[in-house]
Amino acid sequence: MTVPLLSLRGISKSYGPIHANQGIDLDVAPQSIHAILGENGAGKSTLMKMIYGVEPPDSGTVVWRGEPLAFASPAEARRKGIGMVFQHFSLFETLTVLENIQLVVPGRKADLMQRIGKLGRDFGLEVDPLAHVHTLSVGERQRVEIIRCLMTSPRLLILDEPTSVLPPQLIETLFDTLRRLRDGGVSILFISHKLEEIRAICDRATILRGGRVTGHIDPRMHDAHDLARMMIGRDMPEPMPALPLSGGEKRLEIIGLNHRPEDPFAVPLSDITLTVRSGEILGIAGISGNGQGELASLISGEVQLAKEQRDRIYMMGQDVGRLNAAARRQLGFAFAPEDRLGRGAVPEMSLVLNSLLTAHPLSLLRHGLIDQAKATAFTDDCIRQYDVRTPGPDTEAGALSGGNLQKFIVGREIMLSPKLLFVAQPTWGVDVGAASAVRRRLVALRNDGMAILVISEELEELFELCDFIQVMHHGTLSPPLVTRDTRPEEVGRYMIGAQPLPKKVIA
Ligand SMILES: Nc1ncnc2c1ncn2[C@@H]1O[C@H](COP(=O)(O)OP(=O)(O)OP(=O)(O)O)[C@@H](O)[C@H]1O
Repeated sequence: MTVPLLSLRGISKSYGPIHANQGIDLDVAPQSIHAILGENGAGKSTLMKMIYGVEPPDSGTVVWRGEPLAFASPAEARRKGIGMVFQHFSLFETLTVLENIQLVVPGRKADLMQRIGKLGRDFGLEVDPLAHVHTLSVGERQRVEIIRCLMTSPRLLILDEPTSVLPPQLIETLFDTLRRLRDGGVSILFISHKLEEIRAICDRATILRGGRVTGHIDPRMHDAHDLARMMIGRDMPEPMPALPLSGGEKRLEIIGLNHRPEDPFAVPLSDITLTVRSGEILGIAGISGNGQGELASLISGEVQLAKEQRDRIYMMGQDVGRLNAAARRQLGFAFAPEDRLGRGAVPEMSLVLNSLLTAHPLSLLRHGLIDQAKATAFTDDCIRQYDVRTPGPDTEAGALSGGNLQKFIVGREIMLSPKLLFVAQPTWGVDVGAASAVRRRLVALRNDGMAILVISEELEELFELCDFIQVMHHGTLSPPLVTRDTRPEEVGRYMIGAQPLPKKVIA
């Protein structure tokens, strides 16, 4: 092999008793797109954070372009030519693209504008530098993040799950950009749980399991099943077959809902109509930022309808538009929000206390005090059933890897045995093995008569799970599409608004 751009030897990092990375050896070749694969908690983010200087390793050495390198800080990493685009965007919504870039890249306005334009043309990343970020789509925001990174002229670009926020059409565009970057001399470290994507774009892959490297491979030489087996150490289970629909009772009904949120940057909702029956899974597809968050808050009860808006949202046959979240839960509603660290869990609290947040009605309290034994038993059960990798129920939620916390929150809500379950992004950041286990569980619950509403940006997931799909675009919902009679491209067209939607007027 040619001299590697980056060479790691014996990198280790522990958090207390957890060995997040152990003796990692990794060579990144010049002009390569190199995947880092592994289950949730395998240590991928920890390794990337060390390369980018966010966290120091406990031991090990690194050689960067032939010279020893100390992992100092992200600013130092950027100076040396290492850039990173995090999974969650870090742009200020009220500033323009140019102003966001100026925060990281010094230079005169005119020069920066010119460079933004040139990078846009060279790499297919066109974006208006004077546009305010809140007016941009998710795909455009990601372009801004990548441009900002490229303005520091990196030789190595780290992308943490870059495709999780993009619709299928834009993933192809991103891949074209990455190939152009590689051909122009940049190497890319690419974290993803989507194995087909890794096969399509990466020329090398390193597999991590339990904090150790278990293999360096060429992903193009293996099929997705092979990759999954190497990652999780066993075969993937088959999807759970859905029993024929029985057309049960209505558990959630939304009728002609219009809503203009107070937040000026939020998306107004227009004429939203949907029904979820017992024994059915309805999926809401769409690129995030098209009103899904606003709809989720209205369904969960975090936002209540205005006084005059009655007869719009029904749960279990009751008008709940003006009931708060707790009152809706009492009717048999459970909700796993997308924002797992903000609203799904309190990071500084133990998993036991996080269980109590929503599971306290399952007699986990006695005379107003926590029944420690029962709360711990519930949490243990959730950890076991949902394969949450953690030292135990007293661990702080914030110390779990992203995917493991997600499994915990979804598991906790399912264990409430609700009549109506609403899950936003059920397997976001969850590895393929665990994601298939969560989906099997959801279909089994549907077969047992639960009504389930799922919001997901992953079309494949919706096609595996749902009986019906409705697509959200600019605050409106498409009519329900019967999943088995629908092709992904049709949904994709609704997602980007290419298919004319019926004309709808905001009241
Ligand atoms: N700040 C922290 N404190 C304690 N433990 C941590 C911390 N950060 C990570 N860990 C632990 O280190 C291990 C590796 O976590 P890491 O986030 O690197 O995994 P990952 O492969 O990126 O997972 P995912 O795919 O879920 O994002 C996990 O067991 C995690 O709980």
